Amino acid sequence: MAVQTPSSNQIDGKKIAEELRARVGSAVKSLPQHPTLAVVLVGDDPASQVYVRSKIKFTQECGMRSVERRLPENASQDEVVATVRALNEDTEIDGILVQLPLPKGLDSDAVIEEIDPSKDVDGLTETSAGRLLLGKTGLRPCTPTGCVILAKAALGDLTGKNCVVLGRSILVGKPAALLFLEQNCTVTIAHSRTKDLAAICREADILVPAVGRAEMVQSDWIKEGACVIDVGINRVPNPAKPGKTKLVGDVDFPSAEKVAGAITPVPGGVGPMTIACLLRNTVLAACHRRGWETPDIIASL
Ligand SMILES: Nc1nc2c(c(=O)[nH]1)N[C@@H](CN(C=O)c1ccc(C(=O)N[C@@H](CCC(=O)O)C(=O)O)cc1)CN2
Repeated sequence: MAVQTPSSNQIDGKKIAEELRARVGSAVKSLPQHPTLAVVLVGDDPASQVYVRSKIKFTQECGMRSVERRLPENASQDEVVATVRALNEDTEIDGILVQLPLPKGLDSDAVIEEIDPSKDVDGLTETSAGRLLLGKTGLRPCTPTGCVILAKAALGDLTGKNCVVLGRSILVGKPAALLFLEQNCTVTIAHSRTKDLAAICREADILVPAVGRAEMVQSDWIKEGACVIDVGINRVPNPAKPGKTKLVGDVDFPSAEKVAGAITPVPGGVGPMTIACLLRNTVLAACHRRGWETPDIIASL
C-alpha cells in the first residue's frame, strides 16, 4: 500500500500543535499549582462532544485539571448562566469555556458575557475583544491565535506581509484580522459582499479563508508562493466512499497546493491549534489570576 507523505509545502498543524502542547506541559510543571479548566457543554451536538472530549484529554495530558459541566439540550438560559456564575465564583477554576454553538433558543452572546474576563480562555467576552482592539494584553481567541502561529511557522517574521482574511465572524475573522495587524501585517478583511473577491485574495501574501464554504477558494484566487491558512472545517459527501462524509476546508486543496508556497491541510491544520492555544490560554489565565510569573516557554507566539 502506498504511504501518503505530506508534500513539502504543507504546514503540519498537528505537529506544531503537539509542540505547543509540549511547551504548555513544561510550563505547567514549573508552576506552584496545577491550573484548572472548566468546560461547559450544553446539549448533544456530536461534533461539540468530540471537541470537548479532546479538550479535556489534552488538558489532563498537559498536567492540568479539568472539570466538566454538562447540561441537557433543553436547559434554560437561566440554568446555563447559573452554571457559568458558579464557575466564576469557584476560586479553584482558572479558565472557563462554553462550547459553541449552544442549542437553539439560547442566547450565546449573553452566556459568554457572563464569563469572568480573567477566566475567559476562549477570548470571546467583550472585555477580551476590547483589549485586543485596543492593543492591550489579554486572552486572545484560540483559532485566530493558531492561525498566526502557523503563518509564523511558515514565514517567520510577518512584518509588512499583505494578509487577506476572508470572513468577518466574531469567533475567527475579526479577531484574526486584529492579530495579524498586531504582527505588523497590512490587513484586508474580505467577505461575501466584497467586490471581486478573487482579485483581492490574489493580492495576499497570507490568505486566511474563514467562511465555512467547502472548497470555495480555487487555485486561481491564490498568488504564486502565498501562504494559505485554511480555517474552514466542512463535512461533505465522500465520493470515494458512497454514503460516508469527509472533511474539507474552505480551499480547494488539491489545486491550491500546486500554487501556494505553504498551505495548511484540513484536517490537520488549524483545528489542532485551536485546542493547543486554549491550553496555553489556561496557563496564561492561571498565572495572571494567581500572580505567578508567566513561564517564558509559552509567553510569546
Ligand atoms: N467555545 C468554543 N466553541 C467552538 C470553538 C472555539 O474555539 N471555542 N471552535 C470550534 C470547534 N473547535 C473547538 O471548540 C474545534 C474544531 C476543530 C478541531 C479539530 O482539531 N479538528 C480536526 C478534525 C476533527 C474531526 O475529525 O472532526 C482538524 O481540523 O484536524 C478542534 C476544535 C467551534 N466551537
